[in-house]
Amino acid sequence: MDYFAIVLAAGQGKRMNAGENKQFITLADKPVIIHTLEVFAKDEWCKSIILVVNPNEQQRMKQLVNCYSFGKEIRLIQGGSERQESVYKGLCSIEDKTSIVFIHDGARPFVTQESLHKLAKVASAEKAAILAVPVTDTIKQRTDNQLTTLDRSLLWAAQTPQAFLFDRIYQAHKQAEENNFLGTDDASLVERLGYPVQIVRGSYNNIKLTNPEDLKRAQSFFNENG
Ligand SMILES: Nc1ccn([C@@H]2O[C@H](COP(=O)(O)OP(=O)(O)OP(=O)(O)O)[C@@H](O)[C@H]2O)c(=O)n1
Ligand SMILES: C[C@](O)(CO)[C@H](O)COP(=O)(O)O
Repeated sequence: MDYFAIVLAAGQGKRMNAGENKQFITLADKPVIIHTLEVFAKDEWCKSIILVVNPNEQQRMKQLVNCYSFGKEIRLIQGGSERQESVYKGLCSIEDKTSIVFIHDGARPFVTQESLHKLAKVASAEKAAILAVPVTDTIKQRTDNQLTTLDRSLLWAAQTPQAFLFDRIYQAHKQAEENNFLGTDDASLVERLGYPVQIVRGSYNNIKLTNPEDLKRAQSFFNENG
């Protein structure tokens, strides 16, 4: 069930409004990105990690990563201006074209090893799988002045990691780039080619640190779980 992990850290964290890339924010004594890398470093199924960084922060990130001992290769590569471009660059840097690839937001430090293993098993069997949780809010769709309510029983909130057979996700990204299609996650690029993507139920704790309010939630999660 071995896999490669692409961990994305090349964003700017604009919505977090912290004055710097949110990956460097310290929570429970460590920067966010270190918490995230540690989850993958501890997973024996993860062969190596590709950390995608902002070109302007490459030196800072390298120094930070070198302060910790992960016991696993962490290769830094430069990302692009959009998340999707960063993922594509990560994929292009992988030489082993036969493996399963996990794509994960560096800003999701609470993913668990149990979820990684559930995902790896399904992705190995089905070629494409994502973590997701059932939507608990009522979701409204507004077009012009018309409001409609979506059938919540059909809705899932997609998370990361998202895991794919290398060929499948590489083809999906290549075609998206050629067609100028920009998706908000990687599975959507596979879906648009007509391939199935399986859902593996994740945890509501696997939040993405996006807005300042998320930091308070993250801090209390660390306080409660040590
Ligand atoms: N060009 C980009 C944009 C995003 N990401 C990464 O993709 C993940 C999810 O993106 P998001 O939460 O949107 O992060 P940011 O782009 O940093 O945030 P914002 O949109 O608020 O600027 C983050 O780990 C982020 O570092 C990336 O690697 N390259
Ligand atoms: C990939 C993702 O985390 C799945 O929920 C999400 O779509 C990323 O969106 P963002 O706007 O780049 O944060």
